[in-house]
Amino acid sequence: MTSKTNSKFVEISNLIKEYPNPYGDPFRVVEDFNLNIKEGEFISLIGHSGCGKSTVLTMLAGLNEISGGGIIVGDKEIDGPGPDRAVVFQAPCLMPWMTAYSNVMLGVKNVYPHVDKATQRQIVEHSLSVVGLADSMKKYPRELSGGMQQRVGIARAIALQPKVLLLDEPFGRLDSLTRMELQDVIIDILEREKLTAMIVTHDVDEAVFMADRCVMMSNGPRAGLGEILEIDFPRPRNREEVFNDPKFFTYREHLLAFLEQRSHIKGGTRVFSGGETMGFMHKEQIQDLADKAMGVVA
Ligand SMILES: Nc1ncnc2c1ncn2[C@@H]1O[C@H](COP(=O)(O)OP(=O)(O)OP(=O)(O)O)[C@@H](O)[C@H]1O
Repeated sequence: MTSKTNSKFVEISNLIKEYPNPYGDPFRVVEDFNLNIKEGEFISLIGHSGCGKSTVLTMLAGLNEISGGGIIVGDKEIDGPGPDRAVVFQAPCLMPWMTAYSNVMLGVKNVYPHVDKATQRQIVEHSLSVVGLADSMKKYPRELSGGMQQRVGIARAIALQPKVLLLDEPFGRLDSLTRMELQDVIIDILEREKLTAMIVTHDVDEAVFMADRCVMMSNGPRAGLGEILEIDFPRPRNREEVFNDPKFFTYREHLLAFLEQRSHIKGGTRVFSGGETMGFMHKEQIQDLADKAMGVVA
């Protein structure tokens, strides 16, 4: 990052989210959430389950309507999804009848229809190579492991050449070895492409290892910004060095203490119970919206 870096590339101001409760009345989940993100910065967002992390992320993605306050990305107030922001969810939702190459091309064609075919091809091949799938472009999802499928999902996101990469528990379904590999893939991409990023994660080690700042959300309902922890490890980051650095344990303890302290605070964090069900909209429905925005479903 240079000194010319925009220190308010993303400005989240007094953000509010209200979902309708079963009686149709507004139920305030997020209230007055404020955060500025520097250009090229990597933020991890942590907090108790149901506090509103995905809600904040999907509002930033433009996939979830904002009830109050606003979000500016690169001087422009967002009012919906756009190619400047790409999202990677826990499950990549690939078209089973299409190869890895075609899955990535689908989004590229939709977002950059006027770009010539050779350039489109170059973008797709580059994106798949960056995630380590240069030799598997012709494979179908059924021929790919879960980790490889998620690599396609990441390639699909970066092929859109976004300015902001949003990651909603992207490694939640993967084994720890694959998780580590993909953390490194993402870190490499962000450094190479100079992207700004936010990851929602439950994994405290991941939050510390990947981010420049860990943003802790208070408990819901009416969740807001709890605390911010600056992570002072140089980049490029070396996994072994970071995990052996005494500072790593201090950061980790800090986050765990925050979460532990909040776990004693009374007050429901879920509007409705029921696994992945979120009131009137399921996480899958939000992902469906994201896929539509990226042109990966009809
Ligand atoms: N579409 C919706 N309609 C109604 N309530 C919703 C909707 N989406 C989320 N909620 C509620 O808003 C709150 C925040 O949900 P959200 O998924 O953002 O939390 P989270 O912190 O990401 O949770 P987790 O860590 O468990 O994924 C929860 O109480 C959830 O039930």
